[in-house]
Amino acid sequence: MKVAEFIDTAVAEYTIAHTTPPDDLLRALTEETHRLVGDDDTMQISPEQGTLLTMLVGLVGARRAVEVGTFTGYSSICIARGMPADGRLIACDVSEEWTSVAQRYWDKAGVSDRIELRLGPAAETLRAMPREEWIDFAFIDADKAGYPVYYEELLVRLRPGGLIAVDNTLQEGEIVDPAAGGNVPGMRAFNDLVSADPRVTSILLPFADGLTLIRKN
Ligand SMILES: C[S@@+](CC[C@H](N)C(=O)[O-])C[C@H]1O[C@@H](n2cnc3c(N)ncnc32)[C@H](O)[C@@H]1O
Repeated sequence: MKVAEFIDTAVAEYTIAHTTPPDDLLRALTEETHRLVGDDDTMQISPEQGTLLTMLVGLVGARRAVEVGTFTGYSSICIARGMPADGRLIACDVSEEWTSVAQRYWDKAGVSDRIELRLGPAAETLRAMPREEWIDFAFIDADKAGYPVYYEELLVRLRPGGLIAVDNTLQEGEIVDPAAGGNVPGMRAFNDLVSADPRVTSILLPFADGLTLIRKN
């Protein structure tokens, strides 16, 4: 069980034990991902995040969604499952190897017809999309340096009332450590940008590794 270390472990485990768990298919994907990448499997979202994504997509009534950072497919399956049969998810990633696993699991989950994979740097993929307000739901979970660009390119295409969910916004709690390096200063600037943006209403949830929900006004 993966729990964020900055949240009291017993409390985190309790919340997970009282959240709808993943099904056998998602469990099998987690196991295969671990066999493939070892400890890098922490790139995969946690099961409780998956449950939340499916719920959010349904609550927004999303039929058009975009994901930035697909990896082996866990979050894309959770997003696709929240949409109706005619829903469409565009999944962006740079890795042919990892997304080939995703594609196999999309087939097993019966959601292949709802998901279109676009391989290539996500900034270019997003910029090539129609610059109209057509997206209902988006999930950002890729290279952290790209977050400000992904946010801006998605927000201009998001319909009012649409939702962007952004992962890893607490950086394992290091976000409040002024001495922290790596991705932390950039993530802090991103969080400042979002929370001061008058175009949106946002909330940074102390959940998993920090999940920010951003609704377009
Ligand atoms: C944290 S993982 C995504 C995990 C995924 N959401 C899941 O639930 O398993 C980040 C992914 O972003 C991809 N990535 C990194 N840089 C990228 C870029 N510039 N454009 C698109 N994808 C990128 C990586 O190949 C990797 O698969």
